[in-house]
Amino acid sequence: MTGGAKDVILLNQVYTTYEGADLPVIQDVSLHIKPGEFVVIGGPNGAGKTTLLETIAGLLPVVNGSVTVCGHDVVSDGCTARKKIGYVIQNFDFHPFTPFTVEEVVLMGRYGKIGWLKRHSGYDMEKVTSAIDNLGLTLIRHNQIGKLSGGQQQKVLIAQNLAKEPEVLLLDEPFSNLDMVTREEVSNLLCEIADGGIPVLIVSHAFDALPNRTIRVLVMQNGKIILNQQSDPSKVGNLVRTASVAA
Ligand SMILES: Nc1ncnc2c1ncn2[C@@H]1O[C@H](COP(=O)(O)OP(=O)(O)OP(=O)(O)O)[C@@H](O)[C@H]1O
Repeated sequence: MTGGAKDVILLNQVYTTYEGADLPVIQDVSLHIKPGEFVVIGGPNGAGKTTLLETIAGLLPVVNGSVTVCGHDVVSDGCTARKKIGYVIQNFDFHPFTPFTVEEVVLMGRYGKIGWLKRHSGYDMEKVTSAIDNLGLTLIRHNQIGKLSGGQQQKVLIAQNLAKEPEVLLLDEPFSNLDMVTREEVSNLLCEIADGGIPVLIVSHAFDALPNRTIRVLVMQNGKIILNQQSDPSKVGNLVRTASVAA
């Protein structure tokens, strides 16, 4: 979207693997993502979509190639890179007696900025409150996380990553547990974030929940990107289906 802007996410012929796996799951993936891009990663189950997000988040061994986020290599400079990345995971399961409130879990998003032993500031709490309000969690702010529904917990994790003030936002199936109204609200929120210049990458099968703006579509198959193009949101589902069937 921004002509000569620098790539915020840069993957160069990347292969990544899981501990103990025989072959790399991600194979020969190159990718350039600029500020403000809204990226949807689609493709069949097992294609490597989550693995690609984990690769960008610096959570997997890079066997070959390089992954850079905001100019920081996620392997050699992983600590710095990860502070700039918000990552909302797909599978989470809070035990009913997890001893943290919504507010405390969202505040954890600030830990990288305030450091573990320092006290949080008024600014940190402003960011926490704003994220809580934006996700419609105000009334359950002091509730225990483990006693919330799956959809409410998902919103708390999104709020935690917004409070982090990331420079890159990755979300794995962000709409999967959400009702129709909340889907639209979260979709609009993600659109605003991307419009503000932060690239947003989502893995999703819910193509009807996409915001009304230009989308970059990545389709994955067997650990490779088999389609990478810009699209109108209404055409994303068809593009993913067609590319997956043709592969
Ligand atoms: N922890 C792991 N250890 C070893 N292999 C794994 C691990 N997690 C995933 N895989 C393998 O990596 C491949 C890609 O998995 P991944 O979860 O990235 O797929 P996906 O496209 O996100 O699928 P889905 O749409 O079902 O969520 C699969 O073959 C899977 O079996």
